[in-house]
Amino acid sequence: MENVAFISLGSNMGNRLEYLKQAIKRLSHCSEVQIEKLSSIYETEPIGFTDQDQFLNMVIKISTSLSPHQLLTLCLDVEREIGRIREFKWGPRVIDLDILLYNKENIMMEDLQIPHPRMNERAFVLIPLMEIDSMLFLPSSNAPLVEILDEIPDKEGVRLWKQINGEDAFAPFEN
Ligand SMILES: Nc1ncnc2c1ncn2[C@@H]1O[C@H](COP(=O)(O)OP(=O)(O)OP(=O)(O)O)[C@@H](O)[C@H]1O
Ligand SMILES: Nc1nc2c(c(=O)[nH]1)N=C(CO)CN2
Repeated sequence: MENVAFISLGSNMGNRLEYLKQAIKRLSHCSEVQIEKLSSIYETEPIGFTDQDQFLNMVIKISTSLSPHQLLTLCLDVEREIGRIREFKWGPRVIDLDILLYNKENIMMEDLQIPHPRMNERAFVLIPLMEIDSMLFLPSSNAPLVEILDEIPDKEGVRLWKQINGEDAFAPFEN
C-alpha cells in the first residue's frame, strides 16, 4: 500500500490495554490498512484537563491505500464501535485515535489537520513516535521531531508501561 501514516492511540477509562488492543485489531481488519509497527505502551499523566485518570498511550505505523479523510472516518468509526462517548473536550475516553502524520502531507481542513496540530507539544505522542522512527521530520517545517521532543519540558509524565518490540500487531498483547 502506497501511503504511510502514524496514529496515536490513548485510553484512560476501564480496561485500557484491552481497548488499545481492540482498536488495533479493528484497524487491522480493514483490508486497506496494514499495521507495520507498534511502539511500546506508556503510562502518562493527563495533559490539558488534568483532573482525570492516567492514560495508556502508544503510536502505530501503518501503510494504507485509504485517503487521509477515509483514514479519519475509519478512526472515528473504530472509536464509536468501541464505545467512545465525548462528554467534554479533553475529557476521559475509552479510546482516542489521532492521525499524526500521513506521508509528508500538510492538510488544513475544518475536520482534519495533519500533522496533528498539538503533536509537537505532547511528550505522550513524541516519545512513542520517536521509538518507532527517530528520523521523522515535521512536514514543511523541516524540524526534526527528536529536537522538538528535546524542547518539551515535561517528559517525566511519560513512563514505559509495557515494552513492545514485535512488528506483529497482536503478539505483544498475548502474554
Ligand atoms: N489529525 C487528526 N486526527 C484525528 N482527528 C482529527 C485530526 N484533525 C482534526 N480532527 C478532528 O478532531 C475532532 C475531535 O477529535 P477529539 O474529540 O478526539 O479531540 P481530542 O483527541 O480529544 O483532542 P486533541 O485533538 O487535542 O487530541 C474529530 O472529529 C476530527 O474531525
Ligand atoms: N496523557 C495524555 N493526556 C491527554 C491525552 C492523552 O492521550 N494522553 N489526550 C488528550 C486529548 O486527545 C488530552 N490529554
